[in-house]
Amino acid sequence: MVNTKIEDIKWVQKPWDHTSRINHIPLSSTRGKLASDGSIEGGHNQEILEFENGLILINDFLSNEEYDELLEKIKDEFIVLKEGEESSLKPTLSSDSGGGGEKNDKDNSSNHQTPKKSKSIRRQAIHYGPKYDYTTNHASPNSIPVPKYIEDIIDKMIIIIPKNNRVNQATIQFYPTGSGIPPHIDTHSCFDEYIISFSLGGKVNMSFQKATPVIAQKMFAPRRCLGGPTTSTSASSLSTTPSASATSLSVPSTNSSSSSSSSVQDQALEKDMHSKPESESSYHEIPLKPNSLCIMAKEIRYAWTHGIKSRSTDVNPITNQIEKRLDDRYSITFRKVDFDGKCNCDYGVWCDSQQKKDGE
Ligand SMILES: O=C(O)CCC(=O)C(=O)O
Ligand SMILES: [Fe+2]
Repeated sequence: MVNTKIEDIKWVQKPWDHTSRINHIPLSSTRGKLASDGSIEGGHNQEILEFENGLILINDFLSNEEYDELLEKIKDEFIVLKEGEESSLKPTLSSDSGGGGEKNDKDNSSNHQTPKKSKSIRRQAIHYGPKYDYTTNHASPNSIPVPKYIEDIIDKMIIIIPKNNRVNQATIQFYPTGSGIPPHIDTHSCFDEYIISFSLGGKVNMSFQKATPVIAQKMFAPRRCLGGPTTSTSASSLSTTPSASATSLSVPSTNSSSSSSSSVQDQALEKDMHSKPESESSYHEIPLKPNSLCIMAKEIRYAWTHGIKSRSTDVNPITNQIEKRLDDRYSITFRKVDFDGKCNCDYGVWCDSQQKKDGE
């Protein structure tokens, strides 16, 4: 399918209809207690929600103990980098202003390096695994490998992610309370079908919206919309994976005070995104609880934007209650970088591989 028109897209009829099931994870033999019949006692239950549009949400992905250990480890990663430890085995820390470099956080005034004490509300990222260069459109294997403790989490995805789609890249992000990431679609060509995000710390809503032709224009516009002012805070010779792992759309959130001087193109996008009230459009929010795994595949991965609004509260879509964002959030985004960079999805409107075939 090449250069599909928007009218040809076959959207699922009821994107948010879903099934839910419980998956029991037994304790590992090293942690569990041996019962009299030789089985391992204990374990925990995951709740797995599978939506028609390809979103899979796994609540309580890890046991409480594993989750607490992981959160400490992730916090330490940012602290070590903040303290400026230079090592050829350590990644650099980058301070990102958006999913693809667009501004949407409230305060972009200075360069912040401290996840815990800083007044900054800028998102920061640490990258592990193959890097993708957006100017050459090639992936480079010479990067900091994914550490063992993250590989252990990837191992646990085997219940849902086919073996051939095993991810090889992880980006850890720190979101100070109230910060977010602009709506974007992760680039089709360089990343495999599964885009996976594990949430830690503060609970936030993730926003989803069906993409439009204007979004496609933005995706295939010159690279200015993908680069952005990412600041490396380490003098290490190692470069970071660009924060622009995706095409971001500059859509200021409800209570963002960002005053970025948006281009005509950005303004067109904003108009497009808000052409209908959220209640009438495909716009939809899903709460991401700490210790949940959010897996985007199929339609939602290729043809919907996802993002997190920069704001201090969320409305819980189930209870309709306003909930204050209380804590900083951390996430680990997992992707498989595809060195050949070809995508054959059914959503050619937003597919850089398929647009290129005809456009070059
Ligand atoms: O932080 C998250 O949960 C999502 C991040 C994301 O969408 C991205 O890095 O592309
Ligand atoms: Fe993303």
